[in-house]
Amino acid sequence: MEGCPCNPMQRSKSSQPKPIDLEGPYRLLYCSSKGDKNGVIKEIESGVSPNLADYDKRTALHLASCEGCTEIVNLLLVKGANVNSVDRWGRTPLSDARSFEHEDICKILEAHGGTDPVELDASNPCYELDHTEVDMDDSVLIGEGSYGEVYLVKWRGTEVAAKTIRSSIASNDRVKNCFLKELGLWQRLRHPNIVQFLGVLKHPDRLIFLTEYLRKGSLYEIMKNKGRLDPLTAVAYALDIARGMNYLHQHKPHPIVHRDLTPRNVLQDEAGRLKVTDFGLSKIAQEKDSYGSYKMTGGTGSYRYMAPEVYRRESYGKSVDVFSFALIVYEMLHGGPANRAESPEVVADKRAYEHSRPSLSSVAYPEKIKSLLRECWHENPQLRPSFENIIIKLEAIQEILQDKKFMKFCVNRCSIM
Ligand SMILES: Nc1ncnc2c1ncn2[C@@H]1O[C@H](COP(=O)(O)OP(=O)(O)OP(=O)(O)O)[C@@H](O)[C@H]1O
Repeated sequence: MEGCPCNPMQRSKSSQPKPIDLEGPYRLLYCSSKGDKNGVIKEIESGVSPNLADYDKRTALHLASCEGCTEIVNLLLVKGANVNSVDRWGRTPLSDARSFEHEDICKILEAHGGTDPVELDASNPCYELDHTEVDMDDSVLIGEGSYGEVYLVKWRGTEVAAKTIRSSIASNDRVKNCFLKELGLWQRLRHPNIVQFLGVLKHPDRLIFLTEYLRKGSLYEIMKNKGRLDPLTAVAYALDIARGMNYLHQHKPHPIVHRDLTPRNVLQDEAGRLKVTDFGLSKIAQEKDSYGSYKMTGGTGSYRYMAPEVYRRESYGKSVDVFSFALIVYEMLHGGPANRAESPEVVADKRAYEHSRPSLSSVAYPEKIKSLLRECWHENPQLRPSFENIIIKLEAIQEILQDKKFMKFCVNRCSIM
């Protein structure tokens, strides 16, 4: 595990974001999350908007709903807070109040017209499996990540992956509930390039969930064993990832942003197809900052793939995944991560503050791929292409590469005959 990303309270370079000023307008968010009624009144009376939001678009009403501060919720609504403000993850204050099971706050928000677009409520329980159907004693350890260990187990006669959530996460009821809600969202997803979620085994003191088992392991392991991939294979893999990501980004009613797309979160099935996993979970295992908002931890190498705006703690959207995607494609074509001699955090810092990007000159592959990579890691997130667009471009590149391979085959055959 690597350390925490930049802490805005500690940064000093002039080019870096200003420290969050606890005496400034953001104090409203702080007071709301702490249930400090006098503080909230003082801030609003001094002219701070009740709809002020942080870099994740979380408002005072989100934070008070999350923390169960009923009095503050009432106060903010009286002062004109928007009951249906939507944060970066498409969540309203009601989504938060439901996640943390603050029934009284749910009722207040609903009475004020609050809706829950994410629909993470009781009508969408996480699919619960009977834990006696899985024999954990016969399990084989296949890996370990930031949330816990992963085992190969048999469930109803089929080999599946059982992901255990460490007790430091699962023993906290609120975090556990939040985890279950996120799994509830994953449970509804179906796509050939998305790892299939199967259900949750609930023990009183443990949290384990099952997904399909992908025998060939992660793209990280594949690249470690094979080194540089030939362009045709790299493009086929890139298309698999892009198709899975496009499905997540086009999810209705709200896009699902992965936020932690790395080679470790891409797995390969027996047929050689790549599938994306662990989306949406990244924010749960992250630390909460002093405002009750989540911050990225950069665990197991994520800094190497982190978009500059995430590292700088600015507001961000779907295109952070496009940035990470470009670095994965680069790694497949170059046989290793860019700037591998430097620590992941230093690499992320240079990308964020010195606009550093990997050099594309050393390895020969089609110029069209190089220009696609440059577009995908563009400094301006708005100018990065969508995955829909990336798929179209990759399909065209794939066709050219296949034609070339066919031509080479024909030439070789002619010279033999
Ligand atoms: N469904 C699966 N099928 C086969 N192997 C898996 C599966 N899920 C995870 N693994 C293996 O277990 C390892 C750990 O997975 P896990 O998702 O817990 O962590 P990670 O993705 O490596 O790191 P992080 O949790 O920080 O993102 C993976 O690298 C992979 O080798």
